[in-house]
Amino acid sequence: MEENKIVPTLYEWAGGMPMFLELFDKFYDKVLADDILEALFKHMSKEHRLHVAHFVAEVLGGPKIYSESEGSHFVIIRHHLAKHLTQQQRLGWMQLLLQTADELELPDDPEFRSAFLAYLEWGTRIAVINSKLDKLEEPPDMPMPIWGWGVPGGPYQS
Ligand code: HEM
Repeated sequence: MEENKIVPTLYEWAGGMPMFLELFDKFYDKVLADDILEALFKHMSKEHRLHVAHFVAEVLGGPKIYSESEGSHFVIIRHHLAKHLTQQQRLGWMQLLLQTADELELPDDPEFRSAFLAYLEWGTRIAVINSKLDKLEEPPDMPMPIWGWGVPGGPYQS
C-alpha cells in the first residue's frame, strides 16, 4: 500500500451497510434451503439476519448499530451457547457466505478477501467453541471485536 493514501475501513471497502444487509439477507435464504444448516436456523427470529449484518458491519469498522441498540459481544456469544455446532456446520456456513459474497460481487481483491476470510474463520471458530459451553464466564461488558486489514495494511490503491 502506498503512503499518503486514506485507508478505508473493511466496511467501507466492502460497500457499506447496503452491501452487508443484502449479503446476510441472501445468505440466510441459502441457509434455509441447505440440508445441513436448515434445521439449526429454522426457528431464527425475523431480525436474525439484520442483527448479524449489523454485527459484522460493526466489527469491520461500520457504525455501532449492533452494540448501541441491539446487543453486545456478550449477547452474541450467549446466542451460541449449548448449540453444539459441528465443524461440518461451520464449514457449510462459511461456504455459503463466501458463495453469496461472490454472487453479490463483494470486492475480490486479495487484500480485502484475506482480511474478510480471516475474520470469518475467527468468528465461526469462536462460535463453535462457545457452542460447547452451557454458560459464559466472561464479563458482560467484554468489548466488541474490531477487525482490520492485517499485514497488507489496506487495499492496493494505484
Ligand atoms: C462470524 C460468525 C458468526 C456471527 C457474527 C454470528 C452471529 C450471530 C448473531 C448476531 C446471532 C443472534 C441473532 C439474533 O439476534 O437473533 C446468532 C445466533 C445463532 N447463530 Fe451465529 N454467528 C456466527 C457464526 C455461526 C455459525 C458458524 C453457526 C453455525 C453453523 C451459527 C449458528 C447460530 C445459531 C443456531 C443461532 C441461533 C438461531 C436462533 O435464534 O434460532 N452462528 N449468530
